[in-house]
Amino acid sequence: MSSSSASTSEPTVLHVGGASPYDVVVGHHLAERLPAMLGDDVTRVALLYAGPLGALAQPVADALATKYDVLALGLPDGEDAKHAAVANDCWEALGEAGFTRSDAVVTVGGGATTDLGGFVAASWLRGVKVVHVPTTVLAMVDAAVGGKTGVNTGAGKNLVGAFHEPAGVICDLAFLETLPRDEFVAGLGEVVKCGFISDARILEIVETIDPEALTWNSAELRELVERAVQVKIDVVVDDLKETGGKDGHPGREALNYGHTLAHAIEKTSDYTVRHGEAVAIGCVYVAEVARRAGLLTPEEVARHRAAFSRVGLPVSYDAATFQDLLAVMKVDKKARGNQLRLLALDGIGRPTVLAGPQDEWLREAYSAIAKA
Ligand SMILES: NC(=O)c1ccc[n+]([C@@H]2O[C@H](COP(=O)([O-])OP(=O)(O)OC[C@H]3O[C@@H](n4cnc5c(N)ncnc54)[C@H](O)[C@@H]3O)[C@@H](O)[C@H]2O)c1
Ligand SMILES: O=C(O)C(=O)C[C@@H](O)[C@H](O)[C@H](O)COP(=O)(O)O
Ligand SMILES: [Zn+2]
Repeated sequence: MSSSSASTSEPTVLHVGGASPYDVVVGHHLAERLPAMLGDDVTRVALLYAGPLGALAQPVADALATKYDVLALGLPDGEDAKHAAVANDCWEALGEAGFTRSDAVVTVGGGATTDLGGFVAASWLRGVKVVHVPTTVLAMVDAAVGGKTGVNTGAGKNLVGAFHEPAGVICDLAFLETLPRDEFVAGLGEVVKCGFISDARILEIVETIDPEALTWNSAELRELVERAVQVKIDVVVDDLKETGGKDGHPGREALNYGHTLAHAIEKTSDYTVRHGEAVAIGCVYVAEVARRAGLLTPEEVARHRAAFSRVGLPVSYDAATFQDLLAVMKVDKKARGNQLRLLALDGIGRPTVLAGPQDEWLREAYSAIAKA
Protein backbone atom coordinates (compact mmCIF):
# COMPACT_ATOMS: atom_id res chain seq x y z
CA MET A 1 0.00 0.00 0.00
CA SER A 2 1.39 3.45 -0.87
CA SER A 3 1.49 6.41 1.52
CA SER A 4 -1.38 8.18 -0.20
CA SER A 5 -3.62 5.13 -0.19
CA ALA A 6 -3.04 4.76 3.55
CA SER A 7 -4.72 8.11 4.13
CA THR A 8 -7.63 7.64 1.73
CA SER A 9 -8.55 3.98 2.22
CA GLU A 10 -11.50 2.72 4.24
CA PRO A 11 -11.29 2.78 8.04
CA THR A 12 -10.36 -0.46 9.77
CA VAL A 13 -12.73 -1.58 12.52
CA LEU A 14 -11.12 -3.67 15.26
CA HIS A 15 -13.70 -5.20 17.55
CA VAL A 16 -13.16 -5.65 21.27
CA GLY A 17 -15.34 -8.46 22.59
CA GLY A 18 -16.28 -9.24 26.19
CA ALA A 19 -19.03 -8.08 28.51
CA SER A 20 -19.00 -4.48 27.18
CA PRO A 21 -18.02 -4.81 23.53
CA TYR A 22 -16.88 -1.81 21.49
CA ASP A 23 -15.01 -0.90 18.32
CA VAL A 24 -11.63 0.71 17.77
CA VAL A 25 -11.78 2.47 14.40
CA VAL A 26 -8.49 3.31 12.66
CA GLY A 27 -8.39 5.63 9.67
CA HIS A 28 -8.47 9.29 8.68
CA HIS A 29 -10.99 12.09 9.33
CA LEU A 30 -13.40 10.06 11.44
CA ALA A 31 -15.06 12.66 13.70
CA GLU A 32 -18.47 12.14 12.13
CA ARG A 33 -18.49 8.58 13.55
CA LEU A 34 -18.75 9.90 17.11
CA PRO A 35 -22.54 10.23 17.40
CA ALA A 36 -22.99 6.62 16.29
CA MET A 37 -20.59 5.49 19.01
CA LEU A 38 -22.27 7.55 21.72
CA GLY A 39 -25.79 6.57 20.73
CA ASP A 40 -29.20 8.20 21.04
CA ASP A 41 -29.73 8.07 24.82
CA VAL A 42 -27.02 10.70 25.52
CA THR A 43 -28.06 14.35 25.98
CA ARG A 44 -24.92 16.14 27.22
CA VAL A 45 -21.30 15.44 26.38
CA ALA A 46 -18.31 16.68 28.38
CA LEU A 47 -15.46 17.14 25.91
CA LEU A 48 -12.25 16.78 27.94
CA TYR A 49 -9.27 17.84 25.85
CA ALA A 50 -5.61 18.64 26.47
CA GLY A 51 -5.55 22.46 26.87
CA PRO A 52 -3.07 23.26 24.09
CA LEU A 53 -4.99 21.08 21.61
CA GLY A 54 -8.07 23.31 21.30
CA ALA A 55 -7.71 23.59 17.52
CA LEU A 56 -7.48 19.81 17.14
CA ALA A 57 -10.49 19.31 19.39
CA GLN A 58 -12.67 21.77 17.41
CA PRO A 59 -13.80 19.35 14.65
CA VAL A 60 -14.70 16.87 17.39
CA ALA A 61 -16.69 19.56 19.23
CA ASP A 62 -18.45 20.45 15.96
CA ALA A 63 -19.36 16.83 15.24
CA LEU A 64 -20.74 16.44 18.77
CA ALA A 65 -22.68 19.72 18.60
CA THR A 66 -24.78 18.34 15.72
CA LYS A 67 -26.54 16.09 18.23
CA TYR A 68 -25.63 16.93 21.86
CA ASP A 69 -25.14 19.80 24.32
CA VAL A 70 -21.37 20.08 24.60
CA LEU A 71 -19.48 21.15 27.73
CA ALA A 72 -15.87 21.71 26.61
CA LEU A 73 -13.26 21.48 29.39
CA GLY A 74 -9.60 22.20 28.61
CA LEU A 75 -7.26 20.20 30.89
CA PRO A 76 -3.68 20.81 31.98
CA ASP A 77 -1.31 19.42 29.36
CA GLY A 78 0.27 15.97 29.46
CA GLU A 79 1.12 14.36 32.79
CA ASP A 80 -0.04 17.50 34.65
CA ALA A 81 -3.59 16.33 33.97
CA LYS A 82 -3.13 13.11 35.94
CA HIS A 83 -3.84 14.51 39.40
CA ALA A 84 -6.76 13.92 41.73
CA ALA A 85 -7.21 17.73 41.88
CA VAL A 86 -7.83 17.85 38.12
CA ALA A 87 -10.38 15.03 38.37
CA ASN A 88 -12.03 16.98 41.18
CA ASP A 89 -12.27 20.10 38.96
CA CYS A 90 -13.98 17.99 36.31
CA TRP A 91 -16.43 16.48 38.83
CA GLU A 92 -17.35 20.01 39.98
CA ALA A 93 -17.94 21.11 36.38
CA LEU A 94 -20.09 18.04 35.64
CA GLY A 95 -22.08 18.70 38.79
CA GLU A 96 -22.71 22.33 37.89
CA ALA A 97 -23.83 21.31 34.40
CA GLY A 98 -26.16 18.66 35.84
CA PHE A 99 -24.62 15.63 34.17
CA THR A 100 -26.72 12.50 34.65
CA ARG A 101 -26.08 8.82 34.05
CA SER A 102 -27.31 9.10 30.48
CA ASP A 103 -24.71 11.76 29.65
CA ALA A 104 -21.19 11.04 28.45
CA VAL A 105 -17.52 12.00 28.33
CA VAL A 106 -15.40 12.31 25.17
CA THR A 107 -11.63 12.73 25.49
CA VAL A 108 -9.32 14.31 22.91
CA GLY A 109 -5.58 14.15 23.55
CA GLY A 110 -2.67 11.90 24.40
CA GLY A 111 -2.59 9.09 26.94
CA ALA A 112 -2.48 11.45 29.90
CA THR A 113 -5.75 13.01 28.75
CA THR A 114 -7.47 9.69 28.03
CA ASP A 115 -6.29 8.34 31.43
CA LEU A 116 -7.67 11.35 33.32
CA GLY A 117 -10.84 11.62 31.21
CA GLY A 118 -11.42 7.89 31.49
CA PHE A 119 -11.07 8.13 35.26
CA VAL A 120 -13.57 11.01 35.43
CA ALA A 121 -16.02 8.93 33.39
CA ALA A 122 -15.38 5.87 35.57
CA SER A 123 -16.01 7.78 38.79
CA TRP A 124 -18.76 10.28 37.93
CA LEU A 125 -22.01 8.77 39.26
CA ARG A 126 -19.92 5.55 39.50
CA GLY A 127 -19.56 5.34 35.77
CA VAL A 128 -20.83 7.06 32.63
CA LYS A 129 -20.16 6.36 28.96
CA VAL A 130 -16.81 7.47 27.51
CA VAL A 131 -15.46 7.58 23.96
CA HIS A 132 -11.76 8.25 23.44
CA VAL A 133 -10.33 10.21 20.52
CA PRO A 134 -6.57 9.72 21.00
CA THR A 135 -4.21 12.16 19.27
CA THR A 136 -0.80 10.53 19.90
CA VAL A 137 0.59 7.27 18.58
CA LEU A 138 0.89 6.07 22.16
CA ALA A 139 -2.72 6.80 23.07
CA MET A 140 -3.98 5.18 19.84
CA VAL A 141 -2.08 1.92 20.26
CA ASP A 142 -2.37 1.64 24.03
CA ALA A 143 -3.86 4.18 26.45
CA ALA A 144 -7.27 4.62 24.79
CA VAL A 145 -7.90 0.88 24.45
CA GLY A 146 -8.62 -1.60 27.22
CA GLY A 147 -10.20 0.52 29.95
CA LYS A 148 -7.30 1.25 32.32
CA THR A 149 -7.81 4.77 33.69
CA GLY A 150 -6.17 6.67 36.51
CA VAL A 151 -4.09 9.39 38.08
CA ASN A 152 -0.67 9.59 39.72
CA THR A 153 -0.02 10.18 43.43
CA GLY A 154 3.05 11.41 45.30
CA ALA A 155 4.23 7.79 45.57
CA GLY A 156 4.12 7.02 41.85
CA LYS A 157 2.38 6.49 38.53
CA ASN A 158 -1.23 5.40 38.10
CA LEU A 159 -1.62 4.42 41.74
CA VAL A 160 -5.29 5.47 41.83
CA GLY A 161 -7.69 4.45 39.10
CA ALA A 162 -10.36 2.14 37.80
CA PHE A 163 -11.05 -0.24 34.94
CA HIS A 164 -13.68 1.44 32.78
CA GLU A 165 -14.05 0.36 29.19
CA PRO A 166 -14.86 2.95 26.54
CA ALA A 167 -17.94 2.75 24.34
CA GLY A 168 -15.63 3.29 21.37
CA VAL A 169 -12.22 4.55 20.28
CA ILE A 170 -11.52 6.68 17.22
CA CYS A 171 -7.90 6.48 16.05
CA ASP A 172 -7.83 9.26 13.49
CA LEU A 173 -4.30 9.12 12.10
CA ALA A 174 -4.72 12.61 10.62
CA PHE A 175 -4.28 14.00 14.15
CA LEU A 176 -0.70 12.76 14.07
CA GLU A 177 0.27 15.33 11.42
CA THR A 178 0.91 17.95 14.10
CA LEU A 179 2.45 15.61 16.68
CA PRO A 180 6.10 16.58 17.40
CA ARG A 181 8.52 13.87 16.23
CA ASP A 182 9.77 13.12 19.77
CA GLU A 183 6.22 12.38 20.87
CA PHE A 184 5.58 10.32 17.73
CA VAL A 185 8.70 8.23 18.38
CA ALA A 186 7.83 7.82 22.08
CA GLY A 187 4.59 6.11 21.03
CA LEU A 188 6.58 3.59 19.03
CA GLY A 189 7.98 2.36 22.36
CA GLU A 190 4.64 0.68 23.12
CA VAL A 191 4.44 -0.63 19.54
CA VAL A 192 7.86 -2.29 19.73
CA LYS A 193 6.88 -3.64 23.18
CA CYS A 194 3.93 -5.39 21.49
CA GLY A 195 6.40 -6.87 19.00
CA PHE A 196 8.42 -8.43 21.79
CA ILE A 197 5.52 -9.75 23.84
CA SER A 198 3.37 -11.05 21.01
CA ASP A 199 3.53 -10.01 17.35
CA ALA A 200 6.85 -10.87 15.70
CA ARG A 201 5.73 -9.16 12.46
CA ILE A 202 5.95 -5.82 14.28
CA LEU A 203 9.62 -6.52 14.99
CA GLU A 204 10.26 -7.52 11.37
CA ILE A 205 8.72 -4.26 10.12
CA VAL A 206 10.69 -2.16 12.60
CA GLU A 207 13.92 -3.99 11.79
CA THR A 208 13.63 -3.54 8.04
CA ILE A 209 11.84 -0.24 7.45
CA ASP A 210 13.51 3.14 7.00
CA PRO A 211 12.38 4.74 10.30
CA GLU A 212 11.93 8.10 8.55
CA ALA A 213 9.18 6.44 6.48
CA LEU A 214 7.08 6.08 9.60
CA THR A 215 4.95 9.20 9.22
CA TRP A 216 1.35 10.04 10.08
CA ASN A 217 0.09 9.12 6.59
CA SER A 218 2.26 6.10 5.80
CA ALA A 219 0.86 2.63 5.26
CA GLU A 220 3.61 1.22 7.45
CA LEU A 221 2.60 3.36 10.44
CA ARG A 222 -1.01 2.35 9.94
CA GLU A 223 -0.07 -1.33 9.88
CA LEU A 224 1.97 -0.92 13.08
CA VAL A 225 -0.88 0.91 14.81
CA GLU A 226 -3.42 -1.74 13.81
CA ARG A 227 -1.15 -4.60 14.84
CA ALA A 228 -0.36 -3.07 18.23
CA VAL A 229 -4.04 -2.36 18.91
CA GLN A 230 -4.83 -5.99 18.02
CA VAL A 231 -2.17 -7.24 20.48
CA LYS A 232 -3.77 -5.14 23.20
CA ILE A 233 -7.29 -6.32 22.32
CA ASP A 234 -6.28 -9.98 22.34
CA VAL A 235 -4.85 -9.59 25.84
CA VAL A 236 -7.60 -7.50 27.44
CA VAL A 237 -10.52 -9.61 26.19
CA ASP A 238 -9.09 -12.55 28.13
CA ASP A 239 -8.07 -10.67 31.28
CA LEU A 240 -9.69 -7.23 31.51
CA LYS A 241 -8.97 -6.68 35.20
CA GLU A 242 -5.47 -8.16 35.27
CA THR A 243 -6.41 -11.10 37.46
CA GLY A 244 -4.35 -13.59 35.44
CA GLY A 245 -4.22 -15.36 32.11
CA LYS A 246 -4.86 -18.89 30.90
CA ASP A 247 -2.58 -21.77 29.94
CA GLY A 248 0.54 -20.28 31.47
CA HIS A 249 0.12 -16.85 29.82
CA PRO A 250 0.42 -14.05 32.41
CA GLY A 251 -2.65 -12.30 31.00
CA ARG A 252 -2.90 -8.52 31.08
CA GLU A 253 0.36 -8.18 33.02
CA ALA A 254 2.07 -8.99 29.70
CA LEU A 255 1.22 -5.43 28.55
CA ASN A 256 3.29 -4.19 31.49
CA TYR A 257 6.53 -5.41 29.86
CA GLY A 258 9.27 -2.90 30.71
CA HIS A 259 6.96 -0.86 32.93
CA THR A 260 8.38 -1.62 36.38
CA LEU A 261 11.55 0.34 35.70
CA ALA A 262 9.76 2.70 33.26
CA HIS A 263 7.38 4.01 35.90
CA ALA A 264 10.27 4.42 38.36
CA ILE A 265 12.22 6.42 35.77
CA GLU A 266 9.22 8.64 35.08
CA LYS A 267 8.60 9.29 38.77
CA THR A 268 12.25 9.92 39.74
CA SER A 269 12.75 12.21 36.71
CA ASP A 270 9.69 14.21 37.76
CA TYR A 271 8.00 13.07 34.54
CA THR A 272 10.58 14.69 32.26
CA VAL A 273 11.25 11.33 30.58
CA ARG A 274 8.35 10.46 28.27
CA HIS A 275 6.39 7.30 29.06
CA GLY A 276 7.21 5.59 25.74
CA GLU A 277 10.90 6.43 26.11
CA ALA A 278 10.92 5.02 29.63
CA VAL A 279 9.20 1.87 28.36
CA ALA A 280 11.98 1.35 25.79
CA ILE A 281 14.64 1.64 28.52
CA GLY A 282 12.57 -0.54 30.85
CA CYS A 283 12.22 -3.32 28.26
CA VAL A 284 15.98 -3.41 27.66
CA TYR A 285 16.51 -3.43 31.43
CA VAL A 286 14.16 -6.36 32.07
CA ALA A 287 15.70 -8.20 29.12
CA GLU A 288 19.06 -7.83 30.89
CA VAL A 289 17.50 -9.20 34.09
CA ALA A 290 15.95 -12.08 32.11
CA ARG A 291 19.35 -12.97 30.63
CA ARG A 292 20.75 -13.25 34.14
CA ALA A 293 17.79 -15.44 35.11
CA GLY A 294 18.54 -17.75 32.17
CA LEU A 295 15.40 -16.77 30.26
CA LEU A 296 16.87 -14.81 27.32
CA THR A 297 20.06 -15.22 25.28
CA PRO A 298 22.57 -12.38 24.79
CA GLU A 299 21.40 -12.20 21.14
CA GLU A 300 17.78 -11.68 22.23
CA VAL A 301 18.89 -8.89 24.56
CA ALA A 302 20.84 -7.32 21.71
CA ARG A 303 17.69 -7.51 19.56
CA HIS A 304 15.90 -5.39 22.16
CA ARG A 305 18.58 -2.68 22.01
CA ALA A 306 18.60 -2.75 18.20
CA ALA A 307 14.82 -2.58 17.70
CA PHE A 308 14.13 0.27 20.12
CA SER A 309 17.15 2.33 19.07
CA ARG A 310 16.38 1.82 15.37
CA VAL A 311 13.19 3.87 15.72
CA GLY A 312 15.02 6.54 17.73
CA LEU A 313 14.27 5.47 21.30
CA PRO A 314 16.73 5.54 24.22
CA VAL A 315 18.07 2.20 25.46
CA SER A 316 20.32 3.39 28.28
CA TYR A 317 19.82 5.39 31.46
CA ASP A 318 21.83 6.47 34.47
CA ALA A 319 20.16 9.66 35.70
CA ALA A 320 18.92 8.12 38.97
CA THR A 321 20.58 5.91 41.54
CA PHE A 322 19.64 2.25 41.59
CA GLN A 323 18.54 2.69 45.23
CA ASP A 324 16.06 5.45 44.31
CA LEU A 325 14.67 3.47 41.40
CA LEU A 326 14.33 0.31 43.47
CA ALA A 327 12.33 2.16 46.13
CA VAL A 328 9.78 3.20 43.49
CA MET A 329 9.78 -0.22 41.78
CA LYS A 330 8.64 -1.70 45.10
CA VAL A 331 5.25 0.06 44.80
CA ASP A 332 4.70 -1.31 41.30
CA LYS A 333 1.21 -2.83 41.10
CA LYS A 334 2.62 -6.22 40.19
CA ALA A 335 4.55 -6.42 43.48
CA ARG A 336 3.07 -8.59 46.23
CA GLY A 337 4.08 -7.68 49.78
CA ASN A 338 7.86 -7.26 49.77
CA GLN A 339 8.28 -9.33 46.64
CA LEU A 340 9.01 -7.66 43.32
CA ARG A 341 7.39 -9.36 40.30
CA LEU A 342 8.73 -8.44 36.89
CA LEU A 343 7.07 -9.17 33.60
CA ALA A 344 9.86 -10.85 31.64
CA LEU A 345 10.23 -12.90 28.46
CA ASP A 346 11.12 -16.57 28.33
CA GLY A 347 12.10 -16.16 24.68
CA ILE A 348 10.76 -13.59 22.20
CA GLY A 349 6.96 -13.59 22.20
CA ARG A 350 6.73 -15.65 25.41
CA PRO A 351 5.79 -13.39 28.35
CA THR A 352 6.22 -14.79 31.84
CA VAL A 353 6.27 -13.47 35.40
CA LEU A 354 9.66 -13.42 37.11
CA ALA A 355 8.80 -13.37 40.82
CA GLY A 356 11.42 -12.43 43.38
CA PRO A 357 14.33 -11.68 41.03
CA GLN A 358 17.74 -11.77 42.75
CA ASP A 359 18.98 -8.35 43.96
CA GLU A 360 22.25 -9.00 42.15
CA TRP A 361 20.45 -9.42 38.78
CA LEU A 362 18.53 -6.17 39.31
CA ARG A 363 21.67 -4.25 40.22
CA GLU A 364 23.84 -5.73 37.44
CA ALA A 365 21.14 -5.12 34.85
CA TYR A 366 21.03 -1.45 35.85
CA SER A 367 24.81 -1.22 35.39
CA ALA A 368 24.35 -2.85 31.98
CA ILE A 369 21.98 -0.13 30.79
CA ALA A 370 23.99 2.76 32.25
CA LYS A 371 25.10 5.27 29.65
CA ALA A 372 28.68 4.83 28.49
N1 LIG B 1 -4.34 3.51 30.27
C1 LIG B 1 -3.43 2.83 29.61
O1 LIG B 1 -3.61 1.66 29.28
C2 LIG B 1 -2.15 3.51 29.23
C3 LIG B 1 -1.31 2.89 28.31
C4 LIG B 1 -0.13 3.52 27.96
C5 LIG B 1 0.18 4.77 28.49
N2 LIG B 1 -0.67 5.35 29.36
C6 LIG B 1 -0.38 6.69 29.89
O2 LIG B 1 -0.35 7.59 28.79
C7 LIG B 1 0.47 8.71 29.14
C8 LIG B 1 1.41 9.05 28.02
O3 LIG B 1 0.63 9.39 26.89
P1 LIG B 1 1.25 10.18 25.65
O4 LIG B 1 2.56 9.62 25.29
O5 LIG B 1 0.19 10.23 24.63
O6 LIG B 1 1.59 11.60 26.26
P2 LIG B 1 0.73 12.91 26.65
O7 LIG B 1 -0.70 12.62 26.77
O8 LIG B 1 1.44 13.47 27.81
O9 LIG B 1 0.94 13.85 25.39
C9 LIG B 1 2.24 14.27 25.04
C10 LIG B 1 2.26 15.67 24.45
O10 LIG B 1 1.80 15.63 23.10
C11 LIG B 1 0.90 16.70 22.87
N3 LIG B 1 0.01 16.27 21.81
C12 LIG B 1 -0.86 15.25 21.85
N4 LIG B 1 -1.42 15.06 20.64
C13 LIG B 1 -0.91 16.00 19.84
C14 LIG B 1 -1.07 16.28 18.45
N5 LIG B 1 -1.83 15.52 17.67
N6 LIG B 1 -0.40 17.33 17.92
C15 LIG B 1 0.45 18.07 18.71
N7 LIG B 1 0.68 17.83 20.02
C16 LIG B 1 0.00 16.78 20.56
C17 LIG B 1 0.22 16.88 24.20
O11 LIG B 1 -0.38 18.17 24.27
C18 LIG B 1 1.39 16.68 25.16
O12 LIG B 1 2.11 17.88 25.31
C19 LIG B 1 1.20 8.34 30.41
O13 LIG B 1 0.61 8.99 31.49
C20 LIG B 1 0.98 6.84 30.52
O14 LIG B 1 0.99 6.40 31.85
C21 LIG B 1 -1.83 4.75 29.73
O1 LIG C 1 -3.10 -1.83 29.56
C1 LIG C 1 -2.30 -2.35 30.34
O2 LIG C 1 -2.63 -3.26 31.10
C2 LIG C 1 -0.90 -1.89 30.39
O3 LIG C 1 -0.16 -2.29 31.28
C3 LIG C 1 -0.46 -0.96 29.32
C4 LIG C 1 0.68 -0.04 29.72
O4 LIG C 1 1.36 0.31 28.53
C5 LIG C 1 0.21 1.25 30.37
O5 LIG C 1 1.31 2.12 30.53
C6 LIG C 1 -0.57 1.15 31.65
O6 LIG C 1 -1.10 2.39 32.01
C7 LIG C 1 0.26 0.69 32.83
O7 LIG C 1 -0.60 0.32 33.83
P1 LIG C 1 -0.20 0.15 35.34
O8 LIG C 1 -1.26 -0.76 35.85
O9 LIG C 1 1.17 -0.43 35.41
O10 LIG C 1 -0.27 1.49 35.96
ZN1 LIG D 1 2.71 1.92 28.92
